[in-house]
Amino acid sequence: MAERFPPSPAPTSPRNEKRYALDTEVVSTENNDQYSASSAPLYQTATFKGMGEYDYTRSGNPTRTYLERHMAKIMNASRALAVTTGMGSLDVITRMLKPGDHVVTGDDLYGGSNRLLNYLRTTNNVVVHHVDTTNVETVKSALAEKPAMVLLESPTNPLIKIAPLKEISEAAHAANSNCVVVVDNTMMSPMLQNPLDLGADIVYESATKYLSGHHDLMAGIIAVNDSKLAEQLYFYINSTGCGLAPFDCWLLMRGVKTLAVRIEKQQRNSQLVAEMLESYGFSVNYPGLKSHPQYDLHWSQARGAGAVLSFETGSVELSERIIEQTRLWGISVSFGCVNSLISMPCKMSHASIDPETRKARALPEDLIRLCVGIENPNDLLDDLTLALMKAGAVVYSDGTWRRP
Ligand SMILES: Cc1ncc(COP(=O)(O)O)c(C=O)c1O
Ligand SMILES: N[C@@H](CCSC[C@H](N)C(=O)O)C(=O)O
Repeated sequence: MAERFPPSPAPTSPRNEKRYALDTEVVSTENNDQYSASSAPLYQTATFKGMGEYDYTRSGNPTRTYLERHMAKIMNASRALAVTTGMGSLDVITRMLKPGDHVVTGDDLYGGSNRLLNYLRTTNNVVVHHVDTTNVETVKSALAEKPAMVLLESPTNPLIKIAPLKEISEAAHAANSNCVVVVDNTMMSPMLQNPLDLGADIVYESATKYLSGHHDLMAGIIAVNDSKLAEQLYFYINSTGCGLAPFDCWLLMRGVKTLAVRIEKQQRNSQLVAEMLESYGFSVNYPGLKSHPQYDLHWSQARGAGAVLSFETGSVELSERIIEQTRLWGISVSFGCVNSLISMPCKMSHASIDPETRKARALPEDLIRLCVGIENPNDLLDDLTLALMKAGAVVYSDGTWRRP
């Protein structure tokens, strides 16, 4: 297990130097390229000659190290590791589990994560408890099993429920000092939330989403502060060969530099969309709305509401008609892209959760999820209103739009 970390020839701003605001840090990178290239070079190579710092790209590559150092900096971590996808991150992390181990996780979480946990439950004898992570008492009851791992999303995908990250992390460590608290921070990105600062041991993100921002690559980033954990995770990555390829590292490095401006615009647009839908009479799940049941909790641990929201329409057929009528809102899975997307989780991102389980977990079949991009807000609002009207979900009367 005592693997040597591939060293970096190109350290970015070390943690002990002056820290700037995050929107400055995200664009500030340094490298010691021999020609002082402004953009760090792409080492598109599988092998390295001689007995130097790097030998083989599966084990380490300067472009990957450069990205990992930058990500560690913006995720408030001492070590970040770049892998092929967000699911690749969870795969690496759950390799720590042994048969008989207990995992406590949410009753609302990304369908792919649910699928992987289900696989571990049925093939590796891992015991998985899906509980309402908004309720600390419910989580504490499950912690009586002394879980080896707690896996949290906040906000959850797609119901946008909020988990008290600090309180759960403390309770999990009190129940089992070896418990590894893992937070999937994909919905927030490091711009809006830093779970390591709230007591989590491991944070990961699907970099396919906000970190890259353009839906042109797949990647996952894992971040930790504990060097032993880092070593263990690096061991799995090198052993299984899921480190991110150099070109994708390079692309992700380019994408992440605009994270702050993208998120700012996406959030501003999201707030307008959420307020508009609420004014039409829909019940909207978005922590930027005062009506969100955990509004205060969310703002106590995050710096923004994010750009994903969901709402119900009352019927699956109506939801289908709505999504088919939009022009600007692309019907697509995923989120975090500069373009606005619309989807029905039960038929798309969460279709791998069987209908009985979806029902038991109160995941509404008619739920529509909106992932808001950086377009002009008036165009987004108009397009959505037109689609709602054409689908028969809203009518215009007495100078206002409302549900019929
Ligand atoms: C919250 C969340 N975590 C993880 C993932 C997995 O990421 P990837 O698609 O990059 O494997 C997704 C979506 O795919 C997601 O929505
Ligand atoms: N067919 C895919 C679905 C990917 S969903 C992507 C994203 N996390 C989202 O929430 O939209 C699969 O089976 O994994």
